[in-house]
Amino acid sequence: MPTTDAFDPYHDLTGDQRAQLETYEDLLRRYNETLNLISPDTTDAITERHIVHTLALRVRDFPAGARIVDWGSGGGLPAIPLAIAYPDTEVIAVDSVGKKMRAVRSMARRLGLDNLFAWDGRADNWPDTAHYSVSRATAPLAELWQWHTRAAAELPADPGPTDWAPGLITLKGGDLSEEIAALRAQDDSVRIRQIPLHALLQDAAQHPGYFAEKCMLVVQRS
Ligand SMILES: C[S@@+](CC[C@H](N)C(=O)[O-])C[C@H]1O[C@@H](n2cnc3c(N)ncnc32)[C@H](O)[C@@H]1O
Repeated sequence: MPTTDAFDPYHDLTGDQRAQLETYEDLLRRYNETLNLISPDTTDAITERHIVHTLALRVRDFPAGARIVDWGSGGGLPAIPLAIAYPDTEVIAVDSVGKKMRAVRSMARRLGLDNLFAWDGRADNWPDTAHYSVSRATAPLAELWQWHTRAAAELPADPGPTDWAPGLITLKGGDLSEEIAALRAQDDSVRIRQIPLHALLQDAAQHPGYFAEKCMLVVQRS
C-alpha cells in the first residue's frame, strides 16, 4: 500500500480519464437539479466531496477482469469514478430507486462507459455475483457484509501485489465501534481494517478537515 502521505487518487489516470471525471462532475451537477443524487450543499465542492472521496478506494487497485458491485450507488458513487479509473473491470451500480439508476445509465452512456451497468432493486435481491463490493453511506457494516457474502465470487487469479484482496471496501464516517462490534457478533471469521481518510487524503484534498471523521473500512475473510 502506498504511504499515506504520498497517495494521489488520480495517480496513473490518463488525460482522457481525467476529462471523463470532469464531465461526470458536470453531469452530476446537472442531473442533481431535478434528482436528489447528492446533497445540494456539496454541489460547489463535487471534486473534493465526491470524486476525491470515492477515488480514495484507489489506495489499492482492482485487477483487470474483476466485477465490482456498488451497493446503494445513488448517483453512481463510487461506481462511476471506479468504472472510469478501471476500464478493464465491470462495475455494477445497485440502488432501489429506479430513477437514480436511470440517471446512472444515462450518465454512463454520455461518458462512453461500456463497463458500467446499473440495476434497480433492493441489494438483497441482486441476482448476480461479484469479486468486490464497494459502498458509501448506504447501510450498516453487518448488512453490507451479508450482501457481499451472498454475492461473492472467487477471483479467477490471485490479485497482484498492489491490488485489493477480494472483499468489501466501504466509505463511512463517525464512530463505527458499534457497527464493527455488530459485524463481529454476526461473523467472527472476518478481518476488519480501518483506514482513516484524513491522513490518506491530506495531499489530495483542498480542505482535509472534511475527511477528519471519515474512513475506509475493509472487510475480508481471514
Ligand atoms: C445516502 S445515499 C448514498 C448514495 C451514494 N452511495 C453516494 O455516496 O452518494 C444511499 C443510497 O442507498 C440506497 N439504498 C439504501 N438501502 C438500499 C437497499 N437495501 N438496496 C438498494 N439500495 C439501497 C438509497 O436509495 C440511496 O440512493
